[in-house]
Amino acid sequence: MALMAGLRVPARALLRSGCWLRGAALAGAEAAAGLGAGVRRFGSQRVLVEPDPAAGVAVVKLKSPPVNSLSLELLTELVISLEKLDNDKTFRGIVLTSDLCGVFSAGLDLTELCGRSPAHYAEYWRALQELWLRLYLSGLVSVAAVNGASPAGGCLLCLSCDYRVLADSPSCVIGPNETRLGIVAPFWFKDCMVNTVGHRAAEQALQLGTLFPPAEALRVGLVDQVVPEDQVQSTALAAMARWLAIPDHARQLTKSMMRKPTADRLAKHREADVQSFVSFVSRDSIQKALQTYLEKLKQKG
Ligand SMILES: CCCCCC/C=C/CC(=O)SCCNC(=O)CCNC(=O)[C@H](O)C(C)(C)COP(=O)(O)OP(=O)(O)OC[C@H]1O[C@@H](n2cnc3c(N)ncnc32)[C@H](O)[C@@H]1OP(=O)(O)O
Repeated sequence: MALMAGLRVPARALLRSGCWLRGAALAGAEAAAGLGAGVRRFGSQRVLVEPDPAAGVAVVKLKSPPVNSLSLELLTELVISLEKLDNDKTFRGIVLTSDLCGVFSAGLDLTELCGRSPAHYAEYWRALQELWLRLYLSGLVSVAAVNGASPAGGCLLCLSCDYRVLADSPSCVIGPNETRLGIVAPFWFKDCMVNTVGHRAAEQALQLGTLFPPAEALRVGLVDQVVPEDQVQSTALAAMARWLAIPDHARQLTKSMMRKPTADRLAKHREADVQSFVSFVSRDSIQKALQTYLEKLKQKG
């Protein structure tokens, strides 16, 4: 314990990225899912891709310790991996999950939003828009295997997928908590919430900054299944098989019909959205709110 306290960040990072205690169980789950021997993993420093060409499925794992916060680097690497998979006819579906224990994604990396230049904020927001548009409109079936906490931008990632499986653990909260930080979710995040849970539930959750525990997330329709932690990936793969039973062209056209009007609201006004974000995040009051929140997080740790 003392050693771990002395090496706080690296030890936590190792515990999370290595998932020491669960390594054997996960290896078993991978083998059961056909992702074991002979599979060549690829990806990048922060995004691990485990392909199963025979099934036409790739498991995409976020691995940016300590909490998979969406840094510019992680956003960029994820876009590149998704683009690669989208353009490779071998693949028909992806399972998006976390390689860390206990956290799916902590949402936007708050260090990208504090004390930076307007040019940096603009670059960061363009990268976030790019990721959302790519994932939301992807022709691939996308299943989120949500094996940890998923606040704010983490929730947006999940909502951009076609289907969501959440681990049944009290720490696996999910939802749009932006207002609790004193900030406002972008309209396209709001649209995703409305499309998933309906207007009234979205309005309440967005205004109150609700982080739903698993049973509540299921009740409100934010996720589609809640299962024991060790069954999240296998359940996601089983759901994937159901979606892949549908002919791609019909499913893809239907997905586009359902999602394109929402995506177009951003796609047609991307630069205005960037400028609106830059001017909002640059305000003194917003900078102070974000700094205070970050400091609280660090003190807690
Ligand atoms: C301003 C313009 C507004 C428009 C944009 C609006 C859209 C916003 C969407 C967002 O995503 S805002 C971000 C919201 N995210 C959160 O509120 C999550 C905050 N984090 C947590 O609640 C917890 O960290 C966790 C994810 C539940 C994990 O808890 P755990 O106890 O396992 O870890 P911690 O000890 O809390 O954190 C470890 C380490 O990581 C740092 N950290 C956590 N979250 C973030 C983050 N989002 N960005 C940057 N850094 C983060 C935390 O400070 C710790 O750092 P340390 O140096 O090791 O102490």
